Amino acid sequence: MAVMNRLIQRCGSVRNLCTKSPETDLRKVSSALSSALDENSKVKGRNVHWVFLGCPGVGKGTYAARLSKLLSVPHISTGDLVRHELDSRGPLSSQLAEIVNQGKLISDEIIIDLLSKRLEDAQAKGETGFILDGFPRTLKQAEILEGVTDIDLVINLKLRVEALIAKCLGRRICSECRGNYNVASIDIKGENGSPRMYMPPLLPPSQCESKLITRSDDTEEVVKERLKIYNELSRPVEEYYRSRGKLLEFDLPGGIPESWSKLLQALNLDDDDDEHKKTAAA
Ligand SMILES: Nc1ncnc2c1ncn2[C@@H]1O[C@H](COP(=O)(O)OP(=O)(O)O)[C@@H](O)[C@H]1O
Repeated sequence: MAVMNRLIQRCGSVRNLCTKSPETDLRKVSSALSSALDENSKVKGRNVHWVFLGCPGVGKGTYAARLSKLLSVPHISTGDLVRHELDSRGPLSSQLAEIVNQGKLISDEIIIDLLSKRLEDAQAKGETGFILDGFPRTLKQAEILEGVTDIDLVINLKLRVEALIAKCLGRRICSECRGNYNVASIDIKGENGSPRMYMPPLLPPSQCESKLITRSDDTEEVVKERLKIYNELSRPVEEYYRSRGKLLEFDLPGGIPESWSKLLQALNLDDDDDEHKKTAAA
């Protein structure tokens, strides 16, 4: 209960920063987040509590999913939670669709509500630990998360902006299996000391080729808006964790095989997953 009370006090201070949201009272969703995390945090020798930060299209989901498999902890992507809500055609979906398609952020209250429900599911499945992908994305979210659990490590993935835009525009999803692919072949020559950046396409298997769709927020105009919003609202989250000594900055050196092995080195991890070894050798 101590965590809960601490959280409610914190909400008092955090609430001063926030306008009361018509959708849901921040206090309510924050206490839901607290109880959803409570059990998770108590487990002795618990699994990792990691966060992935990074601009749109940098590859948070790709590397978070691989680490989730390697470490056997749930990969929780708030972007996926939002898209699941959109697909459910629920009461929120039209309001959320409008926000997402403009490249703007969903309100903290709604995101925390979606996240709490997903964490409760994880608890019910006996999962412990988590790798958060795309949360926190504002200072308020970071403060609330800090108030309800310990974050062990924040991995901040970085990539040159021209590569980010090309990756978002090249991103494709199989409408059947939901697999993520990328048709862009990115080859940016080195300049001012930065090395050449080559990222080959990540092409789908033949059975997916005719089913590829593009995310509605992956148009050039919306991608640029998402990058602008990231710089305004999420850069401070990087500093929040940097000042707490929890931020691991990771510049992606190239495509998945090269970046995956370098990321494992940076995390002092081994990957004995043959599937990954095959792609790493590719
Ligand atoms: N933590 C969050 N806070 C607010 N909105 C979010 C959050 N996470 C995801 N979203 C919404 O979902 C959209 C897609 O998120 P995501 O798939 O993580 O995209 P990106 O590639 O921009 O990181 C975001 O543009 C935003 O509208």
